[in-house]
Amino acid sequence: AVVKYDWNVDYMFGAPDCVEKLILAVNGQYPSPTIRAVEGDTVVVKITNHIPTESVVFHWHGMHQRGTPYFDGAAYVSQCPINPGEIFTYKFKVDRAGTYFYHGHFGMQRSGGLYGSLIVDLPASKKEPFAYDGEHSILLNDWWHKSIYEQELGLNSVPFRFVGEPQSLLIEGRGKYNCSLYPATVPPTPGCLTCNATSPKCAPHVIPVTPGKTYRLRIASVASLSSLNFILEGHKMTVVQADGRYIKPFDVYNLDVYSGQTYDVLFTADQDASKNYWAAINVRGRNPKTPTGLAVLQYLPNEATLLPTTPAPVSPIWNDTATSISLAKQILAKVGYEAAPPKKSHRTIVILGTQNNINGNLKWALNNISYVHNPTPVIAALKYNIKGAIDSTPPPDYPVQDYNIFVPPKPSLSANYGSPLYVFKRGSVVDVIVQNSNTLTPNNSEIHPWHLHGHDFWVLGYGQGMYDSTKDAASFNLIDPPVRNTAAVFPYGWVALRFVADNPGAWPFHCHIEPHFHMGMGTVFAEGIHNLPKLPSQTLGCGLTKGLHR
Ligand SMILES: O=C1O[C@H]([C@@H](O)CO)C(O)=C1O
Repeated sequence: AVVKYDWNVDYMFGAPDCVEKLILAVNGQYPSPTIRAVEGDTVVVKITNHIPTESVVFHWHGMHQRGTPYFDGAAYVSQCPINPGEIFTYKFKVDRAGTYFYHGHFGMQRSGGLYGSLIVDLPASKKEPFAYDGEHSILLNDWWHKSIYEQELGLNSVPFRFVGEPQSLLIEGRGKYNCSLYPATVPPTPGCLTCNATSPKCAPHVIPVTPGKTYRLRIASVASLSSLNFILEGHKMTVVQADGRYIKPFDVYNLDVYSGQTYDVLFTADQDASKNYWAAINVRGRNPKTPTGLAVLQYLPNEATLLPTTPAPVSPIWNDTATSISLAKQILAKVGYEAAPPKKSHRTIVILGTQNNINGNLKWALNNISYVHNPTPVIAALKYNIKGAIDSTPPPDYPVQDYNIFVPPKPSLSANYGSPLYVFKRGSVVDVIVQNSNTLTPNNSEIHPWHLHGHDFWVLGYGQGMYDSTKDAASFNLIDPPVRNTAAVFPYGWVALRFVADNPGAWPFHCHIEPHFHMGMGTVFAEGIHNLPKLPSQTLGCGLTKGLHR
């Protein structure tokens, strides 16, 4: 079937956490409307850009866009941004059932509130290998009161001004600034979260459940910066899917969700039915300055306004990386549902991510190149062989020799700006090792969730320290590695990913932390471009594609 949406995009006034600011919205809704379709359907989204002074694009995170790479929605990689006043129609197949989301992918528009759920159901002829009575979407985000313009300008300024830690954490676009500013160990201030009557717009999100029933939560993180830990107070959760792919089920009481990832979990409403409970998120991986984000798990027929009297749930301490790593290693593919990876790869690239000072600007770089967009979309530059449109020097497959990841980068190894493009042989098997390092601050290394467009990859393993090709490859899990589109690299560690370059197009591979990608922490992979048909004219018109769109 064909599922059609007609969207008007503009800013609106909103108060997701009870503090008013400008939010990017679709049809006056925040979060943007949910897309729901059946596996194999074609989704058509007609976008009209009503933002007076800003272009826009939409990325359908987790959709593979086979045959339609120009509708992947990455500004200046797969298309020209949609100018104010313009109409653009995305048309793509939803190829796999599961929990996904979409978001703006131009500047920092995701941080500005431009995101929504994308749920793909199984056709009636297929059955999930698990049962449940109902389901709820749980979109997680962190939230700033400064506009994305102010945030972007700060990141590009000398001296550098970081966006800082978020003011609030949001569940389904709802949070509570100040009202939830109480220590996690004491009950909420009386009156907190009860301003429903006076300001219904900032009431907490409510998850209604019938006692005794089992629910599927479709958890997704679009967080700008934070690694989040999700808790359903007093309830065990069974994790059954990650990024829309089946995993070997395992039980948890709290779950780390990195930006760009989704998890499907099952839980049974089997606690004392006279009470309601907290659904909560806390920051992990960064020293948190933001209070717990809270929603209400409502046991029907209790009122939604019956607030738990218990303190906000507490997550493992932010710098307990060992717990995060052991959770990540527990995530394995469900055998019989996901194919094992090819036994060997044709090419391995090792991408060292570093924080650098380039002429006073604080940036992130990959193998010493900090990504900057060219005004000509990469896909068009390759397809039409447009001279001078992109950087034709291949980026290095390996970091510089003997790089010490345990100390800040030496000033003598200063990075440069560029637009690296890795071109793979169509159909080849590629290993990407993402290597983490010390930032410019001594004794500091941060988590980065890496997301690949157009493909899922096998997560072959995680390691600590500098990746050593002579021995670490022997430790790869080639039996049941999970298949996903986003995987975290932990502080001072590496993560090994394998994928098949079988989807003609140009695909960003980047850190899903919004300020980090903005600061250059990304690159582009491409394969089989010459196999593509003519690019749709609506995707062209900018940079050196002027005239090509006629
Ligand atoms: O990109 C970042 O910059 C700051 C800090 O490293 C410099 O201010 C931070 O915490 C980031 O994640």
